[in-house]
Amino acid sequence: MYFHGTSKVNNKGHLEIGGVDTIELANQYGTPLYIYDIALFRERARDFQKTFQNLGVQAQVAYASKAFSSVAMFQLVKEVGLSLDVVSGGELYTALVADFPVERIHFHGNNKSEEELEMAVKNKIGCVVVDNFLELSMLNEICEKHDYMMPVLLRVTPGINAHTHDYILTGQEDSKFGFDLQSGQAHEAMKIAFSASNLDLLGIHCHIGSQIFETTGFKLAAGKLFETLKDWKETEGFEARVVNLGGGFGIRYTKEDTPLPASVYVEEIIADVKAFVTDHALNMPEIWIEPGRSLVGDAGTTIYSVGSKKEIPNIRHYLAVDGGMTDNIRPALYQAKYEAVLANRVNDVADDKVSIAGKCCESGDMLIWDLPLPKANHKDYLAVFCTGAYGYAMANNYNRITRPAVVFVEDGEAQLVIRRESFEDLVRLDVPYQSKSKVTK
Ligand SMILES: Cc1ncc(COP(=O)(O)O)c(C=O)c1O
Ligand SMILES: N[C@@H](CCCC[NH3+])C(=O)O
Repeated sequence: MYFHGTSKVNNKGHLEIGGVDTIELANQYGTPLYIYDIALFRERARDFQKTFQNLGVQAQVAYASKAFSSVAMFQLVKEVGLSLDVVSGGELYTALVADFPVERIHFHGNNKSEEELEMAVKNKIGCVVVDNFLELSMLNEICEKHDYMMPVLLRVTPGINAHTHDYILTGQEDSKFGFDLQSGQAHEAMKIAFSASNLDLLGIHCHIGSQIFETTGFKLAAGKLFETLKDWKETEGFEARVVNLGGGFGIRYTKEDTPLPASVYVEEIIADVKAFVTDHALNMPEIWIEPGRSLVGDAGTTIYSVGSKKEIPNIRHYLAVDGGMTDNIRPALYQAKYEAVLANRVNDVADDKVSIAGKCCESGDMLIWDLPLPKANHKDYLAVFCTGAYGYAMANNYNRITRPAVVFVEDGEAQLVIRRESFEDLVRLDVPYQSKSKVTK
């Protein structure tokens, strides 16, 4: 059994996180319930920040808020001194509500709307990561209108195939994101941005994918970016002040996953960068990265109540929980794997093998296949580990199932940071139908 961060078994045999009994939390806040181990998040953030400091490299570590965002989360991100990567007006709005320092907000997205760009400009955010030609011209126009000079990075696709699931690959040539390096698109974009009246071109960005366990892909990508910058310096006289290498550092969901410590990812990439910069007499730019999963992924645990069972002799034992693809769509979307324990009987012997089903009307709504677990019954609690990234963030209301609550735990105390959605919340945006039918009953 592998415990992340402050998770452990207490003397009642219950799973405890951050010094708080998860069964007490389940009783107080209901299930499903997401619990975040804040000490672990702080440690993960510090690991990245410290590594850059130790290497003497000017850097910004931006939390990729798509992994999990809420007002409280953004307040925490601000407190620990990270920057923030947002990808929509909604994430930007949440950051503003959380009073996040605007100069540390970076705005991503492959199809930002005029309204979103206007919002970024009006709020004078730190950087827009420009993804395409339409955005280049729209953003410059909006900046002209507001008499504002916007710092920008250009997102490029370096043509790297990282070793991960196809759906979370983003740096390959055939991608919807960014300017293609190979065909000269990126060079063209650079010339436009460099000469634009109201864009301050800081440099270049790439993100090669997610849940990556080795440094080869990152190093190859960094190499391509710096080759490009060398070329841009020689041909256009442009020298980058910032290079953003994206996120994508892997985490341990199950024993099959073998992530590297944050320090190793960063040290190995920076060693290459420093060598390149020295060899080609470039100025060392500020390095930005934007991890999401590796900051919050293993800090999150979901607690479910066990419900019905279906035992098919010689075939499979199904155990259903009170959530599923509505609070964790990753198994259905990416065949993602998780580990889990019975939160109220952690020490019991795992003498059964069960497949954990969700409660949606959908055969694909399965959370875990063939999980060794003690014989479980209605009213036991299941804890699924490592649900902190892309869990709540991708939660949905399929079957009109309400989204769970979120609590932060630290030093023996729990804090509700997102309330459980109610049935009233579900119908709040609905507008009653005005019948046009002439037939009355
Ligand atoms: C541009 C960009 N940056 C950062 C991230 C964060 O990735 P991860 O959560 O894998 O660190 C993503 C998502 O994959 C992304 O698309
Ligand atoms: N949502 C994905 C990763 C998102 C990638 C964003 N570019 C996951 O759960 O793994």
